[in-house]
Amino acid sequence: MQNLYYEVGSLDKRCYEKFSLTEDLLMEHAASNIQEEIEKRFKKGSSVLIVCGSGNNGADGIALARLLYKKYEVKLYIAFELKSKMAKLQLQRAELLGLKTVDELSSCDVVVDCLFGTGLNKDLDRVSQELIENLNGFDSFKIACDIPSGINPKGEITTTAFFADLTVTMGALKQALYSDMAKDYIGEVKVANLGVQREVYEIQTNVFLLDKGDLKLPLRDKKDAHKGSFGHLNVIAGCKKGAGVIAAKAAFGFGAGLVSVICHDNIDLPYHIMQTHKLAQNCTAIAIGMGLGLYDEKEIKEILNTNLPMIIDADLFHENITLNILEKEVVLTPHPKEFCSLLKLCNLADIKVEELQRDRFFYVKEFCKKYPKVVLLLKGANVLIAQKDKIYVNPLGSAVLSKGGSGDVLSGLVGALLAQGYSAIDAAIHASLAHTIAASNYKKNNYSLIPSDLIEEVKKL
Ligand SMILES: NC(=O)C1=CN([C@@H]2O[C@H](COP(=O)(O)OP(=O)(O)OC[C@H]3O[C@@H](n4cnc5c(N)ncnc54)[C@H](OP(=O)(O)O)[C@@H]3O)[C@@H](O)[C@H]2O)[C@@H](O)CC1
Ligand SMILES: Nc1ncnc2c1ncn2[C@@H]1O[C@H](COP(=O)(O)OP(=O)(O)O)[C@@H](O)[C@H]1O
Ligand SMILES: [K+]
Repeated sequence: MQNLYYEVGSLDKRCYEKFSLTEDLLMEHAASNIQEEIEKRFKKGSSVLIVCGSGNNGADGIALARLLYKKYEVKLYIAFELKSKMAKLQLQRAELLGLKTVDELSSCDVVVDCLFGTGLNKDLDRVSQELIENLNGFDSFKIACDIPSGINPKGEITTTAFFADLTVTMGALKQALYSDMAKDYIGEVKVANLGVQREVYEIQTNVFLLDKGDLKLPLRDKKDAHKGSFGHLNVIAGCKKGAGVIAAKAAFGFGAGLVSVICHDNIDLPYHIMQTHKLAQNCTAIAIGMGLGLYDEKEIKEILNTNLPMIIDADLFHENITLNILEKEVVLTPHPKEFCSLLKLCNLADIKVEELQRDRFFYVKEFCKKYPKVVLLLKGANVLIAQKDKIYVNPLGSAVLSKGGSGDVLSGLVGALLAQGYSAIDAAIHASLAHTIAASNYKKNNYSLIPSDLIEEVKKL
């Protein structure tokens, strides 16, 4: 797990004040980290186009040009009049070496985007947009300095952004790199140390980036065990029964000792999954909402009123009945459209999906402020899992999962872990990790996954 920050300006400032480091020194490290990445990948003499803006992101680029000068064919392009003191100083230094700037963009092996970094404070004007689009058209290896230009601190892309193969981000990971919109633009992400190790540079945060190593599988360590030791998940199946059946199968494959589907019509279930009409006496967790459709309010109210661990999904995010349980430690797994509906039900916001996607972190925080016990898992290209003031980002998913039924598998996985005694937050985190890692292990082409393939991959983790 790694720390994420909305802004790192205060961390830079802390370095100056606490460790007596200077802006110049930090910048030298920033540039030399990009130099290292270029030297690892490209041989002497390769051509490197460095495109610089007017602030310190541009200054990083000019310092990089100096570091590469003579070993590489450096083409330093200054796009705008330099404004920052450091950028002017870096240019003076470069010029003293005899380094000349270029007036035109021309083909090259590497493009380094140093137009805008964390200082992007307004929408891109037409000139910047065209410049970025022009660079995106280059058939070169593309490196973004700090953050691809065009992504603002919220992670929003209002017009266009630089399409990086590699982002070398300075000091610490920025939250903006993990918005859904940014996912297609960041490429591989590396963090540059700015003169001190990350442990020293970073301070306490409430936002974290999950990685594969964080996954805690429900492995059976205890020998003296029986099926009852691993819980009994009850899945409520509604109109679209298939959703409940997929969730039940996923839960069984992820370790729940017993799984029952509650459904009033007869359904076709594998022999190891039971069908009942009411909650089992020994039920240890409930999964409800997937494919629910029309329902008997009294029956659903009764189920929601139990104090069992619960995962709530899909149709219930459109129903007022759900408001009654938001004071409890339940797991909610909405996709963006469902979350917009929930925000409206809770009187928190009346927004469209596009607005939510522009600022997912903000709306998740607002919801968790109002309902601190709830564990919210907001689906998307990067899944946000939050409770109280903490947010965990799972970036491991991919469009392999963009299929009906993927969410039902996830509900089943969360339910399985709840049934086996994981806390609500742990169930959401580890189910989400298992879900996305399983999808990434799927070997066939990336359009063909069906829920049963995903469940098979979960079994192999
Ligand atoms: N602090 C440190 O110790 C270290 C900092 N480091 C580096 O500094 C970077 C941050 O530098 P920064 O704060 O100077 O901002 P930056 O991203 O260069 O952009 C600001 C400039 O762009 C302009 N501008 C903004 N939006 C615009 C738009 N839409 N269209 C057009 N123009 C626009 C804006 O103009 P203005 O607002 O003044 O009109 C201003 O001139 C950071 O990402 C990292 O790379 C590293 O070296 C490590 C050490
Ligand atoms: N492009 C993507 N990148 C990463 N994960 C994705 C992507 N598209 C979908 N997913 C994941 O797939 C699941 C889809 O859930 P959902 O939309 O509720 O599907 P359904 O209700 O049909 O089962 C979510 O976990 C979501 O995060
Ligand atoms: K940049």
